[in-house]
Amino acid sequence: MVRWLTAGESHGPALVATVEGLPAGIAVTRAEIGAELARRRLGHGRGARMKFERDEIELLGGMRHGVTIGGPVSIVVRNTEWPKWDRVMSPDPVDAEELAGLGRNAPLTRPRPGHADLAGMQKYGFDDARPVLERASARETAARVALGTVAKALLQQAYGIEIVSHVVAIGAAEVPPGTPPPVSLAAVDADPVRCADPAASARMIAEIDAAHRDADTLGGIVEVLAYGCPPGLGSYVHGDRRLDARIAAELMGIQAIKGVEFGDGFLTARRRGSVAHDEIEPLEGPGMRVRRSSDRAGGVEGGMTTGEPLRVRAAMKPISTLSRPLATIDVATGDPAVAIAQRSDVCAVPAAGVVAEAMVALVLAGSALEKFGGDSVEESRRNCEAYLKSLAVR
Ligand SMILES: Cc1cc2nc3c(=O)[nH]c(=O)nc-3n(C[C@H](O)[C@H](O)[C@H](O)COP(=O)(O)O)c2cc1C
Ligand SMILES: C=C(O[C@@H]1CC(C(=O)O)=C[C@@H](OP(=O)(O)O)[C@H]1O)C(=O)O
Repeated sequence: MVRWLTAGESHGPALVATVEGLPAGIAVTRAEIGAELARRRLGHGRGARMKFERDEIELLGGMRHGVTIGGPVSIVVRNTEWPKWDRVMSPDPVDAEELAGLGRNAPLTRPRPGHADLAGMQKYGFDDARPVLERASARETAARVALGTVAKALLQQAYGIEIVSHVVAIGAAEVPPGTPPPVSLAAVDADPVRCADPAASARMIAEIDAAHRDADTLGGIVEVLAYGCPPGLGSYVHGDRRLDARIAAELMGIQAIKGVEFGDGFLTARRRGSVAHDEIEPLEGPGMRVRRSSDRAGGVEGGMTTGEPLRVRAAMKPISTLSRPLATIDVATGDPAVAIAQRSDVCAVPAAGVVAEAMVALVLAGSALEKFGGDSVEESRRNCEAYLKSLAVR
């Protein structure tokens, strides 16, 4: 069983992430984790913080000489902005007088509609939104991307699975329906909004610039593809073992993701059955070697991979911190007010795609290890190979 946990606050000293249940022998370096974290910081529409802050990575456990050794892998992502926040976010008590003298410690009492502020203050009993937004912040996704890097390395090295994400919509600008998805990250990552279609990318950039000029924000849709999945990851035998259920839960767990669909998802709901499914055609040779004549299901049937590319979309709502703030109340007085407005992203959809890749990778790593077992990459790879061979002769 693969499980993971993160800790840390947006302006705290560091994020820390641990993943447990991975085999020995996954080759992954600090530089590779750093490169994935750098991808998450990019994207036209990201706020100023992404430019001046750096992610400093330390590998604390579970690795030796560039490979995993079977124990929990623990990664620290230090926040280089910490010295500016060491009083405001100090885990140790701080003198009240000293705190009162710090501008940035003023209580945040005007919760933002759309953020975790208000319900978080009500739930945890805070009069200040600071402790809520610090943990609710998507800064935490840096920790998940760090773990996702290790999961991706396992998927590549043991099973030949490659994960690609791309942006398919930002606001009203979208990739035309029917455009074939990208097969590698190279073209996607070079684009300022991580969109594989140059004309749609230009429209997305224009949307972001217009929203920025209007002191507004934007959401959008990302698609994640996993190429090379063997058939049979996940299971139909119980709801919580269905691969689509697990992936949907992890994607919905990303800050601001409000919808998930597999394959053609909601569009398929409007089709007749005769044009809703992916018909099965034989491939040359004996056994259960097949291909599909279409890709509507997104590579998952009955909660299991079919062997076709896995394709899932996640819808992100617009960022809730607007520099033209929305109506709220001041919880200190109960009076009408405008929400706190701090420097923020205008659009973080390209970054959300990188986070979504990490979550899909972690779920697939867990499902592949459930199917193939193995305490080393080599053992798991062999088991997967033997299973694929057995399909060809059945
Ligand atoms: C990569 C990424 C960056 C984000 N950046 C911001 C931001 O700069 N400002 C903001 O208000 N929300 C941002 N969010 C969204 C909030 O974290 C999210 O809306 C908030 O935690 C409330 O959760 P909910 O939207 O799921 O209800 C970002 C989300 C992601 C995935
Ligand atoms: C720091 C990151 O994203 C942050 C996510 C975020 C939010 O509310 O989710 C709000 C912003 O931070 P701040 O509270 O400083 O304005 C973003 O910059 C990051 O992605 O690394």
